[in-house]
Formats: sequence, structure tokens, C-alpha cells
Amino acid sequence: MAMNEYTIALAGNPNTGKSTLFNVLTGLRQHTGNWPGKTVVHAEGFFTYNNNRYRMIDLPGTYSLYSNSADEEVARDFIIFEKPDITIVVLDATALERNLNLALQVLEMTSNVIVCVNLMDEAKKKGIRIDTKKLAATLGVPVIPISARNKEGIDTLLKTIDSMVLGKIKTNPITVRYSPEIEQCIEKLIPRVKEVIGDAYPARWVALRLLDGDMSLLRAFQQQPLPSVKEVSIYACHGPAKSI
Ligand SMILES: Nc1nc2c(ncn2[C@@H]2O[C@H](COP(=O)(O)OP(=O)(O)OP(=O)(O)O)[C@@H](O)[C@H]2O)c(=O)[nH]1
Ligand SMILES: [Mg+2]
Repeated sequence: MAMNEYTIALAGNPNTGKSTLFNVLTGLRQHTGNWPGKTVVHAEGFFTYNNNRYRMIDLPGTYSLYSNSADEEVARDFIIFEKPDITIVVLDATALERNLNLALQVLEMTSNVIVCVNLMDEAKKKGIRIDTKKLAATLGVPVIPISARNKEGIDTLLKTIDSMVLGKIKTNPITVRYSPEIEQCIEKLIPRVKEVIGDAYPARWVALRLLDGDMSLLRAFQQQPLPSVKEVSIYACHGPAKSI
């Protein structure tokens, strides 16, 4: 029987152990180091588990997925346009608050997310305790504590990946709510966004990016085989125009 192939993207802040996890899962030797910005373009590797084949993409480490740098655009475009079956967000257990920012951004983009809280060994040494069950309930996606360097938690991660691609795990990602003014704009924009780009992209996230004036995202959309997104951008900048 032919194996199904699924794509998994690894996202996270710089230096959280993404490449270390990539190497553990794929058996490859993607270069790792303890300084930020190591993975510049994404690397690809493969592994099989429970009769499924997985293509892993090690995305560059970023603090956000707006359009501040080439790295952020690479990571953003992969998640939005390549639509990985699963995005694993790798967090540093010793800097959870800062790292969760990126996790929330990914959860606005896709619901197929597994959060890995890495460097649990370091957190333990520092006396940091993390209630991963509570975090999972709050975020609405699985949260797995791991130590990639010590290969701890990998079995649970693999089982969770397997359950997710088989549809046995239904996620319910938290929705970040903004000020009433912004929420009103989002509400107005969403139907227009859906009209232009259809259901293939997360409309709420696109609306938010438009409200932020993210021209780089518009350019990325214009390179996709889609109707022009000009109308939506005009709407985002000036409110409802007569011609729309
Ligand atoms: N103590 C400990 N160190 C880890 C663990 N996982 C990774 N590291 C170390 O953290 C450093 C960064 O790891 P990388 O895998 O290069 O991190 P990265 O997220 O790929 O970094 P960028 O590509 O720059 O975004 C390396 O020195 C790793 O050995 C872990 O579970 N525990
Ligand atoms: Mg890396």
C-alpha cells in the first residue's frame, strides 16, 4: 500500500531548538548552534512513522510573522501558501512568555498546530515548572513538553502527529481579541476578504494583516493564482468605497 505523505513545518523563535528537533526526527545533520539566526533558508528532511511518510521543513527562527524581514516572509509564506498539514511551534521553556507571542500568531494562521515546549531540561534546572495541560487547554491545541537535545518527549510528539493527521485530534485554537474598534474593522473586512480570496486562506488573519498595512503580504498574494487583491487593500485602507 502506498504511504500517505504529510508536510510538517517547524516554526519558532531563533535558538529554541527547531533544527535540533528536525535532526532528531529526520536523522539529518542540519547545522545547529547556540546563536540566533542560524537557519536562514528552510531545510527539508523526511521520516516515516506508522506507515506515513513525513516531509519536514525547518523554517528560519523568527520573533514574529509580520513582514519585518526576509526570514519572517519565508516562514509566513510557507505557512500560508504551502499549507503544511501540521505546523509545530517550538517554544523555549525558559522564556515562555516571549515565545508564546509567536505561537499566538501561528494560531491565527492555521489550526493544525502542535506546540512543543522544548528545553524542559533547562527549565527544570532553573526551577521553572510548566503546566502543559493547562497551556493546551488555554491554547486549544496539543502542547508537548520535550527536550530535543536529550531526545525526551519525542515518542509522545510522534504519537500526537500521527493522531492529528488521522483526524483523531480536533483542535480549537484560541482567538486573540483586539480592541472593539479593531474588531469592528475585522468584522467588516472578513466578508470582503472571503469574496476575493475565497476560503483557502484564514480570512481573519488576512484582515488583520491588511489593517496593519502589510504590503509585503499583498505582494505575496498577487504572486498567487488568485483574483487581484487590490479591492481588498483599497477597502482596508479607506473603508467601504462606492465601487466595491
Ligand atoms: N539544554 C538543551 N539545549 C538544547 C535543546 N534543544 C536544543 N538545544 C540547544 O539550543 C541551541 C540552539 O539549537 P538549534 O536547534 O540550533 O535552534 P534553532 O531553533 O534551530 O535556531 P535558529 O535556526 O537560529 O532559529 C543549540 O546549542 C542546541 O544544542 C534541549 O532540549 N535542551
Ligand atoms: Mg535552526
